[in-house]
Amino acid sequence: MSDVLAVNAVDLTKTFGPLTAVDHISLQVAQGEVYGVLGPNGAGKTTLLRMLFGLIRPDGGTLELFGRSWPRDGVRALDGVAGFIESPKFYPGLSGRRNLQLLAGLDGLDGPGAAARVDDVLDAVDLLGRDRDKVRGYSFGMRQRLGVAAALLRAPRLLVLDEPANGLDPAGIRDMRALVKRLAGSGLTVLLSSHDMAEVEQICDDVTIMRTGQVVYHGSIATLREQAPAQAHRLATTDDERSTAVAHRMGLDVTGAADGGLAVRGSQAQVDALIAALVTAGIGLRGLALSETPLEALFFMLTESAPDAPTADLEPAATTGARR
Ligand SMILES: Nc1ncnc2c1ncn2[C@@H]1O[C@H](COP(=O)(O)OP(=O)(O)OP(=O)(O)O)[C@@H](O)[C@H]1O
Repeated sequence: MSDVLAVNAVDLTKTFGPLTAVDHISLQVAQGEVYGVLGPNGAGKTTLLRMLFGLIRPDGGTLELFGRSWPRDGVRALDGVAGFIESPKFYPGLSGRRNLQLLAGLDGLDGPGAAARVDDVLDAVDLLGRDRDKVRGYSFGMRQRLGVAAALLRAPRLLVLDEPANGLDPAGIRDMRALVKRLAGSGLTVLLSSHDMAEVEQICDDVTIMRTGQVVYHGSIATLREQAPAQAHRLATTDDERSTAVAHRMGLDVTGAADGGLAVRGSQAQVDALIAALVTAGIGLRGLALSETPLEALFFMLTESAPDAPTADLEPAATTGARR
């Protein structure tokens, strides 16, 4: 595989009036990588992806896709790049297959070659069997998968997906995750945005975490995991005051949970020991649930601190994604 980066964005900046939606963001995605752009609502993810597709012009910085850039190569900069921004749109009164045939026609594909290509992409997203149904009858997850199929029609080398799991139910999220993993396994480079750390951690190699237009972390999921705090459990007991005292004596970090009960932060072994101690002390346990994985806790730390506060003390943003 070539060493040319699939995406090489340097210092990209975009302002809307007084608002800097994307503030000097640099992002490198190697070919074959699955890369996540993560951030809460309004972080600037969609704006970043829009610039990548040439839908809006950056006010500063440079952007290359497979070594090609907008000013220099015009629309050829998008050769080998496909995907969707926000939700894909289709004619609801036409079948999924017919929608894809029309899109293939717009790309100049026709005849048996086009029919075979439509079959292939429907198969890739598990929609064969429902392909002759009208899109209006599709679930949201099926529409998202049809959006991926539409992107695959162009046989891209880079697939860009803006919040592909947004609004999906758990089964839809599982299917979308499996689809992205399958596509990545076939060698496709994937750049996706999300506001869900759990989604990104399961499918991405590297991640850029954004908050209000700026990068707060840039590097591998593995490194992020090493720096994450202990997981949090929500605990409901018959006597929270005594439980807190027991937990403090054991050196555990305990606070009142926002929605009632106690939030306990510690390793699984520490939490197990706490439960045993509570039972020994005659305190009844009414509920125990994992409320935050370590990476989710870190994501909230990074993205929810006050705007002027320094970001968490993590490694400075590395600028090169690992190649697989
Ligand atoms: N065309 C526009 N005109 C003015 N402001 C805009 C425009 N597009 C985006 N913004 C603002 O830029 C900021 C970043 O928006 P953006 O949609 O990129 O965030 P996001 O991370 O994708 O969030 P979400 O998950 O909510 O879509 C927001 O404050 C948004 O209101």
